[in-house]
Amino acid sequence: MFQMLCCRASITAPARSLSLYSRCNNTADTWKLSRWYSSPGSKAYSSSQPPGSAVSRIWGLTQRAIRKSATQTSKPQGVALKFILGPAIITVSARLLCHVAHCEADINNNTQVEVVAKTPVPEFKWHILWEFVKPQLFALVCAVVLAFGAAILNIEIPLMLGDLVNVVARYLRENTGNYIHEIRRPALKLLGLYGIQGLLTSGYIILLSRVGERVAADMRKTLFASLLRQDVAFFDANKTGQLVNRLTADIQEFKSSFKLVISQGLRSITQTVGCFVSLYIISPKLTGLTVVVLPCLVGAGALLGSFLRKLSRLAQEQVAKATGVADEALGNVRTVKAFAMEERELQLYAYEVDKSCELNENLGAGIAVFQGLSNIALNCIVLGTIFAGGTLISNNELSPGDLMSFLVASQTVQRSLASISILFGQVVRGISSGARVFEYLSLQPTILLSGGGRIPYHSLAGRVDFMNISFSYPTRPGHQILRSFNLTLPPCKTVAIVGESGGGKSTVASLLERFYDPNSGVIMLDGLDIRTLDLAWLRGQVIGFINQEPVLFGSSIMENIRFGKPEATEAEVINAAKQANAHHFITSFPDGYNTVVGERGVTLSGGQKQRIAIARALIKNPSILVLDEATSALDAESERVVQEALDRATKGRTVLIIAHRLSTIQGADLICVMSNGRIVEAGTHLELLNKGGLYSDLIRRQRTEGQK
Ligand SMILES: Nc1ncnc2c1ncn2[C@@H]1O[C@H](COP(=O)(O)OP(=O)(O)OP(=O)(O)O)[C@@H](O)[C@H]1O
Repeated sequence: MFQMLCCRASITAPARSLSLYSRCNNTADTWKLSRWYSSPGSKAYSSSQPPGSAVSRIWGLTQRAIRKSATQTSKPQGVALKFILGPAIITVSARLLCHVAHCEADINNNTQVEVVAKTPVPEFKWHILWEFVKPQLFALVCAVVLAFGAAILNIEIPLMLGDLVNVVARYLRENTGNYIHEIRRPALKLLGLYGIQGLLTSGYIILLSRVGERVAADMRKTLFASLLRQDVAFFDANKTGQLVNRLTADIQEFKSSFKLVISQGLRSITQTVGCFVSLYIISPKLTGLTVVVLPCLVGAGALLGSFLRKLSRLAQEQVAKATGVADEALGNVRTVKAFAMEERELQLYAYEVDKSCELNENLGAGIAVFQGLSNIALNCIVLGTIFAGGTLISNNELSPGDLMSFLVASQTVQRSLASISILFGQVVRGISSGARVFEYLSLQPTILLSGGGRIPYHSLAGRVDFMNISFSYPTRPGHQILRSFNLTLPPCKTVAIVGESGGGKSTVASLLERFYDPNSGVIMLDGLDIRTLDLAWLRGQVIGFINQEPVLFGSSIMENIRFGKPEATEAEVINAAKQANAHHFITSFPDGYNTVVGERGVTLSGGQKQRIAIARALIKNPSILVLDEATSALDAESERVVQEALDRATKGRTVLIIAHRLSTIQGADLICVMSNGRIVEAGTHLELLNKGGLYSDLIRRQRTEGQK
């Protein structure tokens, strides 16, 4: 799959030499590739190009044009074909192919066309939506009934208005009876209807917003839980920003569409149908006229509206791009300042902001034209209706009240039709946002955090055996990191792994934590395959992990240490901090353990962060401690204090040290040297030095580097 993704079929038609090349060998492969990707789950892979399909004809034409242009370069028509027609045909045909086969075409100025298969579009799963809607079903049905009622009244109101106008007209014509008495009944009826409609509208809006918010909140919680459940490999393959976007923007978009479809969709359809019936009852002739004019205007409005929506989306994307630049610069402000790149970042931001400003100005102009034109069109309709209606009144075919009813009802139809066209775009956007959210909701991790795994009843000795492990990362399946890797960590002993950078040392620690499972081989804890053990127990209570760059949360020191054991008492936290050499500096802060450490612990020094991380690992009293280059990022003084804490922390535990600086692991019970994904040397510091192999090479190299 990964190889397929990298596969690109290209047609190159640069101005000077028109040539065809394809890394996928031929156009049929391009077709196959695109079909393969356009089908969800890649199941519907078609093995041959459909005979006589539009795509095959387009490509046939393209290839003929290319062949001709290559052979007829000396003739004028050949030159035209080569420089003008050829590239034009290629551009158009590539666009057509991409449209048919759901691909993306990237066509640059040299008419170089890259046809890249789109990643599969996630499917909208109605049964998942049903699960979220089910608990809100009663409120939803009530909202639908109220919305339907309000829409029905909207049909009735124009007719009542007509009645009222007829009463007034009759009074003016006949000038008999009491005006107030005549008008009171229809006016009160109309007022009553307005009141009921107002109540119904408020009722369904309140209910719908409640349903929408609860569905969205449930979705957010379920999606977040689903994301947290995923394997580490999932996060290797997906960008955090994208995932956060699904939690925020996609759910927001889905919620808006959901509410809009139910409120406006229902109302607009009911009103359009109902008002058309009323229009027909009032005057079939005038209705005939409306049926001809109205759809044309609404169609033109919808076209212009869709253009404006596209422009608005582009403008929004541009704003997001500008925000992204600012976000990155502010998030990495120390690096920006360290490299004195403020001016460059400012230019980058200004460039994106100017583009967004230009797009928004165009959008503003477009909206102004749209509103101006629609005002003119709507007023022309009113004028036309009054003109045609007046003629009918003069022929006694229509009363003034009927004309009034007709005007109001036709305005309602216009508004409803316009909102249906807007709604259509919103439905498409809502469905694709929902599909993106649901895609991750139904994703099952391969490594389950809890359930089914057992917790050994005996106390752990802490022996770990890596047996014949082979492993490659899921994102790079072709690149094997560990090959028949064997290692034993005896109980309560310290084992260090050393080796070249990128050799796979940290990978060993990741496998022990079960961030990934090996492709083959077994990891045993006290003789039990760790895949059979409860993962939450293994990570939460058995293994303590301290790495090179500890990440703290933006809360207080107390809460950060408690992250290792949420139920820990204050005394336990202080005890862990003392063991980690952290108590002294924590109490020197005015707020002590309640000091808030800032985003990712930015208000603390590297050594202080590391000691809090050690306290966080120690508070759970783990049987096994993994130190992944825990002191390599510290200066000499911080390293001394942290090392002291670590020496204390490692007593009575099985310890795996992933080491970069060899000076820190000379006291280890066993030192293993890794090369090519396996252990090639093992022994104590002195044994390995005397052996004069890879370890002594590494020591020599580090000493030479240290002297430079
Ligand atoms: N999440 C990942 N996805 C894909 N490849 C990875 C991932 N993490 C590490 N690698 C690759 O695996 C190899 C081993 O990485 P690892 O971090 O285990 O090496 P290391 O020996 O600990 O290196 P260092 O001493 O520099 O920290 C490297 O080639 C690295 O690029």
